[in-house]
Amino acid sequence: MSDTFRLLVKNAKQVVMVCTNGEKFLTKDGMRNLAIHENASVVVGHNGLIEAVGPADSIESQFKKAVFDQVLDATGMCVLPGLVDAHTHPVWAGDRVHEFAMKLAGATYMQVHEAGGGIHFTVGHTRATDPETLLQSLKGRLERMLRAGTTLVECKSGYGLELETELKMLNVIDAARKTLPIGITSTYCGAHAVARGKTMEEATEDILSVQLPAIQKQISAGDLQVDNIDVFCEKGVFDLDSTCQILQAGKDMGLNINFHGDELHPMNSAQLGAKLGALAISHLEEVTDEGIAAMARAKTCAILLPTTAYILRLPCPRARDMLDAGVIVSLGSDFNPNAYCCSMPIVMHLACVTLKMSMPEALAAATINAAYALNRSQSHGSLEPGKQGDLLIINAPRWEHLIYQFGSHQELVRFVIIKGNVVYENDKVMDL
Ligand SMILES: N=CN[C@@H](CCC(=O)O)C(=O)O
Ligand SMILES: [Zn+2]
Repeated sequence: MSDTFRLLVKNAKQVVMVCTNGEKFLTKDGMRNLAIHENASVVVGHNGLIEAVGPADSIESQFKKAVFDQVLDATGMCVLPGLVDAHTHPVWAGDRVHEFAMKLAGATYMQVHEAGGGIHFTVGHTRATDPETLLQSLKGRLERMLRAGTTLVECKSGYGLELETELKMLNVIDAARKTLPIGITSTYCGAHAVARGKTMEEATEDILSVQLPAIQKQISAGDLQVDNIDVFCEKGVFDLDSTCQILQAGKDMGLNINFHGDELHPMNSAQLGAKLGALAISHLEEVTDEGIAAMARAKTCAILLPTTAYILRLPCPRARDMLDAGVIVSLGSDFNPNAYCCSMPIVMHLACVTLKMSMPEALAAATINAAYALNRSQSHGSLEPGKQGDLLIINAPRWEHLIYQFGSHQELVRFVIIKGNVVYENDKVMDL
């Protein structure tokens, strides 16, 4: 064993490992009984991977002769895995604060969309904005997420709806991935809406015969990384048949299927996703019992987005029914111009209060299960030796304060660490 290491975090009041046996996801009791060490330490090696986690005294004797680049004394504080945000739309121009006012006054999401607002408003502004401007705003948003404890985030395209802008967005995401410490997984969402002037059939054909082949070409040339494919499967957007064709074409290219389903109407998206071997389906406010059973059987992860139901005053997704049926449940912020939330601690709080999840269930959903939804649970989502050293240190004597202190992550988060490097340090934490 090498005698030099990148980081020692010592004497934490609690270290929440989440799980300890290389589980790729947690369900049922596994989500309720998280692995937690009291008075513990964590060591990260120069390769950025976790070397050891355990009781502070045994880590101290095991690493007595070791030299660390950095030592953080976490006395009185708690260590958690970096949070994973499984669903965001962070590349766009033109905010929609005016639409928030319309929705508060009673307009529904689809009324705004059909009147040419919503996604169409953002498409107009995003098409007209140059890549550098989009990249700068994306960086600012990802930094806000990082300061709230997110260390791995899914980022979608989908405000182009034609080849040029979809590629611009995917390349902007790729540029952020190469330059920022936060982990990024990239999703092609060219089927986020039917572009103005096109029918659904024409939009589907454009995706299948123009957009996907061009994206494939850039991927094959090594010029672009794309990990997932997404479709907004919804009444008045893409129907089940178009969704199926697009997702299957993406899967044939090697992309993971991870799509929007059963949000505003029951579409049988869950059954379709299970049949296609989807890794994850988001929203699911209108999922049926059959859909829940199909997802549990297929190990298709549910990405629940409590901010959306909250902002749009929708019925909440049936988290308890999904959890009881053994569905792998994860969480995402759904950051987008409709749901402007960068904070997974707020998302976990909403999941507990509005979706009736327990705090351990919410944390499992925002760590190991969100990593599963992004096909990254072999390296992310828990503090186990051999996984990436992504951690969050909060100034509180129990980890649950991160959820309980609603909207207080700015005062609670002391350090955010990625691959054993401190990427955010907050010296303004307060004892509350
Ligand atoms: N439902 C579709 N897509 C987004 C909203 C995007 C937007 O309104 O710009 C969502 O996940 O909530
Ligand atoms: Zn979305």
